[in-house]
Amino acid sequence: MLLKDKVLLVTGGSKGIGRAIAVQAARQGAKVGINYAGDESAAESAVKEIRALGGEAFALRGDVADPASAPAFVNAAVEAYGRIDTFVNNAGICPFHGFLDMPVDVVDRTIKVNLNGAYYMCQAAANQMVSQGKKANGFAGSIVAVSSISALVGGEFQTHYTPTKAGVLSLMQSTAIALGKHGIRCNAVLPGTILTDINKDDLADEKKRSYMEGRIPLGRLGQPEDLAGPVIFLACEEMAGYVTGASLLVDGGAFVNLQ
Ligand SMILES: NC(=O)C1=CN([C@@H]2O[C@H](COP(=O)(O)OP(=O)(O)OC[C@H]3O[C@@H](n4cnc5c(N)ncnc54)[C@H](O)[C@@H]3O)[C@@H](O)[C@H]2O)C=CC1
Ligand SMILES: C[C@H](O)[C@@H]1OC(=O)[C@H](O)[C@@H]1O
Repeated sequence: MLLKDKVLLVTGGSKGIGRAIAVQAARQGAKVGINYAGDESAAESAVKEIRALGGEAFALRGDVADPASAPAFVNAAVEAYGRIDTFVNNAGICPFHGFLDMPVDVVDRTIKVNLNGAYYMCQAAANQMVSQGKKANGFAGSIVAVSSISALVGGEFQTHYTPTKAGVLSLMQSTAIALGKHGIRCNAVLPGTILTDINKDDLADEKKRSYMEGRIPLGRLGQPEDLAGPVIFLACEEMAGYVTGASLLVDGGAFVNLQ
């Protein structure tokens, strides 16, 4: 088990990629805390799934765009488990919309959730890790952010979204520098197109879906579980102890497929 007796928190952990990370972390021996936005039954079912595996989990509701949600989530974990070892910043939204008539509230909300939320959450987690201090092996914890292939390339209907994903990647690079001396590693995963609720409507268009599939050398769109292994690897100090400020594309090869 790669995360035996470690504590892992994940934002937006009730479904999609966050849930797959939470469940795999529990399989790897971690105690898990899940932040979720509003769907209580999805959060309860994630906690139930982890407990059925013999793991420990709790879920706490909180809008990541609200700065108060971050210390509340971290404090709940410390109360439940005494410490945190890995913080996974995953929560995000992508309301597809054209550029020229993009409503101001959609831009603002996307930035607040995806980028500001990541900042508040990672800062609260880092402060907790710093206060815990370094263990005998020199590590105090790790942060993994779910950025995107969209940090590197654009999307016609994602002009408000792709800058937030570039921002999250940049946040991991800068926090890797700021937190290295405290024994905290910060890395990003960059998923390609993964089948979740975030793109269900967009990919309901068969033409778009088969175009996206056709771009992928491995021949299929991603599943949430495809992200779990890479995140656990980056979280694991025995496996990735010298990895910080790094980004890992998890896209079936889509990014490199020019022609
Ligand atoms: N599905 C994909 O193709 C890709 C997704 N991503 C990123 O992966 C992350 C997870 O998305 P998916 O699992 O795909 O979508 P999803 O829609 O299944 O999950 C998003 C999660 O974020 C939570 N969330 C949304 N707004 C929130 C808020 N204000 N406060 C707290 N939680 C909130 C949702 O409740 C949900 O649990 C996002 O950051 C997304 O940008 C990145 C690249 C590709
Ligand atoms: C939601 C999209 O399908 C998804 O989001 C990303 O970050 C990827 O680039 C995909 O476009």
